[in-house]
This record gives sequence, C-alpha cells and structure tokens, in this order.
Amino acid sequence: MSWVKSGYDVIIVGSGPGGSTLAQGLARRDCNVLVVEQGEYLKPDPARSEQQTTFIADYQRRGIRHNVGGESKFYGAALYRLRENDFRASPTEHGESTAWPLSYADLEPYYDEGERLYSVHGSPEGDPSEPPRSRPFPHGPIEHEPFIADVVKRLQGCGVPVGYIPKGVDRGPNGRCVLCSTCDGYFCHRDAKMDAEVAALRPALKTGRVDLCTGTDCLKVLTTPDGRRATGVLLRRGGEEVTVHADVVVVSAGIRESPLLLWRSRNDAHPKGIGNARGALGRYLAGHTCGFIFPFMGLRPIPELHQKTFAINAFYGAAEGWPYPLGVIQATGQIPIWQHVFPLAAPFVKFVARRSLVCLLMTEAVGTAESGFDFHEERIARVHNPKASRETYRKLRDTAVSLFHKAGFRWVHTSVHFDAPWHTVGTARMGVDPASSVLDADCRVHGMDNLYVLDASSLPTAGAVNTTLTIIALSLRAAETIARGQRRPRVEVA
Ligand SMILES: Cc1cc2nc3c(=O)[nH]c(=O)nc-3n(C[C@H](O)[C@H](O)[C@H](O)COP(=O)(O)OP(=O)(O)OC[C@H]3O[C@@H](n4cnc5c(N)ncnc54)[C@H](O)[C@@H]3O)c2cc1C
Repeated sequence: MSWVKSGYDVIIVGSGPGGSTLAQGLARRDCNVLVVEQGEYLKPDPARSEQQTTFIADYQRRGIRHNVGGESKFYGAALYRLRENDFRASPTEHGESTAWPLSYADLEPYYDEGERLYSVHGSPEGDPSEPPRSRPFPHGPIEHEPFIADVVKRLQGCGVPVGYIPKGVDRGPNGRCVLCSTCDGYFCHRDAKMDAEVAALRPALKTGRVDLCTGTDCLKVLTTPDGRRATGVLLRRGGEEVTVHADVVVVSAGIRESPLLLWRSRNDAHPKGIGNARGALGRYLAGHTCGFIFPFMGLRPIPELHQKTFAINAFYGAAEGWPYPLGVIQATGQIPIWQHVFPLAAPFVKFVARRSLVCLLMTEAVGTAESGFDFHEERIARVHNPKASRETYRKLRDTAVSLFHKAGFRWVHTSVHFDAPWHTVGTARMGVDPASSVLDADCRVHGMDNLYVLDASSLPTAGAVNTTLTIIALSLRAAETIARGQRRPRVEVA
C-alpha cells in the first residue's frame, strides 16, 4: 500500500464543506484522519491571467466534476444560519415540512464556531428573520458598492428592511478579497473565498494529523458481518484497489454520491443498502424552488462589481394574503446566465442580464417519500424532483416585482421558476423515525455504532436560505461527538 497509510481513527469520504470541516474539527481534537477525495486540486487555468477566475461551467464542459473542496470552490459564499422556525414542521403549499430532530438552540454554538472558521462578514441589521445569536458576527458586513448602496436606499425608501448577505471571505486590512465581480459561480484564484479547502482543509492538513488522498474513489463502505459497525472502506486509485480500516467512517460525498455509496455498499447484513432497511435512503430530496427577476437599471451595461451583498428577508415567514412562508430575494453575483439558455435566446438574455441587477428568488421545496433517486445496479437511474412550490414562488415573485416598481425601477423582467431544485438536501436525512430517515440526531446511521453521513444529504429540510453553513455546523457538532467517542443523550424537540 504505497499511496495510503493505515491506523486512522476516522476515514472521511469527500472533501466538500461537510468532510473538510469535520476533518478540521477532528484534527483539533487530536484525531488521526484520512480524507479521501475523488477529484484533484483545482489549479488556475494557464490560459488566463492570474487575476482572472474560472466559471464552474468551463470546468464542467471539460468533464471536471469533482475537485478538492467540492462545490464550495464555486459557491457564492453566502453563509446563512437556518431560521428558528426552519427546524420545526411548518405548513407549505405541498403539505407540512419535516421537523428536525434538533432545535436551532442545539445548533447555535456550532453556527457560531462555523462563522469564525469561515470568516463570515455580516450583520443582523435589516434582517427581521435573523435568529438569536450568542455572539455578534466575527466581522462586520461587506460594504455595498456605491451602485448597490443606491439601489438598497431606494428599496428601503419603500419601508422594507434590506439586509446584508453574510459572506465567508478573507476581507480586511491584510485580506486577499478585493471584492471582484467573479465570486459567485467562480473558482477564486486568489484563495480569498472561504471555501471548504481554504477555510477548513488547509488548516486541518497543517496540523499533521490529517492525510488527504486525491484522485481516489471510495467504492464501498465495509461493515462487520452483523452490519452494526463500519470497519473501513474499499478505495480505488489509478486501477489499484485497497482496503483501509478505521474506528469511524464518515460519508461526506455530497447529495448524490453519499446515498449512492451507501447503496453500492449493500451486503448480507444490509441487502437494500446501508441505512436503507426501511427504504428512506435516496428519498426525501428537498431544496429550493428558485428563479430570477431582472430589475432593469438602464441602457448602459452594469459595470463589473461585487453585487451579491444585499438580501430582502422581510417575507421569509409569511406575507399578506399568503398562508405559507414565502422565502428570500437575494442579489446574485455577475453570473453569465446567458450561457445556460437556448442559443437563440442567449443574445436577448445577455442584453437584459448585463443591464439588470439580477436577483435570485428562493422558496422552500419540501421532500417526500416520492422525491429522490431510483437506484439501479450501481448507479442512479432516475431523479424525481420534489414538487416545485409554484404558487409560493409566484407570490414571492409578484411581491419582489411590485417592490422594485415601487422603488422606481420601471421595467422588471421575470423568469419562471426552475423545475429542478437548488441547494438540494435530504437524501440521507436525519430524523427520529428510522422508517422515514437514515440518520439519528448526531448524523449517525440508525442502528450503526460508527458510521456517519455529514453533508447536504443529512439535512431534512432546506428552509429558504443557503444551506452550507448548516452543513458546516452539523460537522462541527459531529466532530465533538466523534472525538469524545460517545453517544449524546437523545435530544427532545418541543
Ligand atoms: C454555483 C454555486 C453557487 C453556490 N452558492 C452557495 C452559496 O452562496 N451559499 C451556500 O450556502 N451554498 C451555495 N452553493 C451550494 C454549496 O456549494 C453546496 O451546498 C455544498 O458544497 C455542499 O457540500 P457537501 O459537503 O454536501 O459536499 P460537496 O460540495 O458536494 O462535495 C462532496 C465531495 O465528495 C467527493 N466525492 C464524491 N463521491 C466520492 C467518492 N465515491 N469517493 C471520494 N470522493 C467522493 C466529491 O468529489 C466532492 O469533492 C452553491 C453551489 C453552486 C454550484
């Protein structure tokens, strides 16, 4: 075994926010950890200057789907806490959302820790949905560019509170972030974005207690014959297969790959896949029903600037004449969305998008036993999206459009919602009932002693804010449990 050592306390599969954050939390507690990652480190593209960055679609077009740091290398670094009510069952247009086996108060200390680890800049000002916090944000908010500040002032003039987007960036007197226009959707060549690799994996590797194997595919999780304990993993790198053992195994391979890996790991003790005795694995796919609005700013294209700094969360809970929580209106980065539409429509979309302050609308799409993945042989044969929250989206869109009209923006183009959800969660979700969940409140597979899932798939619901800080908080909480090597007393949720 030349490329991998043995004797690890914990093996983590996947180096996205779930896996990397956990590795950091465990390394601090003196655990020896192996992180296994299918992809390689992203490298600046030699065809581009050092200042330029690379859009996610460029990588994917070249067939690169996996990399160290996972999707967070391309994320918009909007690091929100779920709101208090998101942890409770609440009504939506497609029935009640699922209650978490944890409350907001249980996760609050780990949100706080995560905000410090990922250098979050934010402020509760202008956000009526902001949950209580034990300490202020570690850094003040990212200031709006003058162009954006003017828009924010006009919106506030309509009597609606406008908040700052909490952002994980290295900004400050010696910080690397220059607030460029290529953040959301791009890989940051300056390492100024606090993604999973920069914020968590690098410090973890520096401790000397964490090893990273890149270009390594985890094929299976192995268990004892009675299926109660994970014993290790089967890995493949460059055609060579090896088995590595550890006391604890953690699957952090992302929303699709984590449930698929547990399915591929079926054996005599788990004939339907690990965690799937009652059929919950791969089901309950949930997320956000999203779409854009395009408030037109004028005939001149908007200059290149960092525009993803404001959000309107005033309609998070409910709105006049609507019984369900609506969601959020969030400025996006300057994303070339015209690259993703039919070629014939691209010139029109580009004309509008370059001259509009594009805002993302997000509302919750709840998971059900019908939404999720159909497994066939060793792959996902079919994806069933959760029902889109069409009516709620429409109400949110109309609310947003009339707000911008009131603020003096005469022409607001709108898009329909996307059928596929964004910020997907839930395919190996936590819960109290093993019939409808895969994990317990510690993200440990029901009925198993030492196998955990920590990533987007663990979250039972997505609320209506970006979900990565919640993945981070769950990992930091699990680091404590795993390092202590003991089960927490079960949490009773009111
Ligand atoms: C353009 C874009 C913008 C976004 N913006 C935001 C934002 O502003 N805020 C926010 O909260 N979220 C945002 N997100 C979502 C966010 O990036 C994801 O929620 C987050 O990365 C999910 O983390 P994860 O831990 O589930 O793992 P992932 O990021 O999915 O990483 C999983 C890792 O596991 C590896 N892996 C998979 N299978 C195997 C295997 N068998 N063996 C070994 N390794 C394996 C993969 O290569 C990958 O590195 C954005 C996403 C995109 C694409």
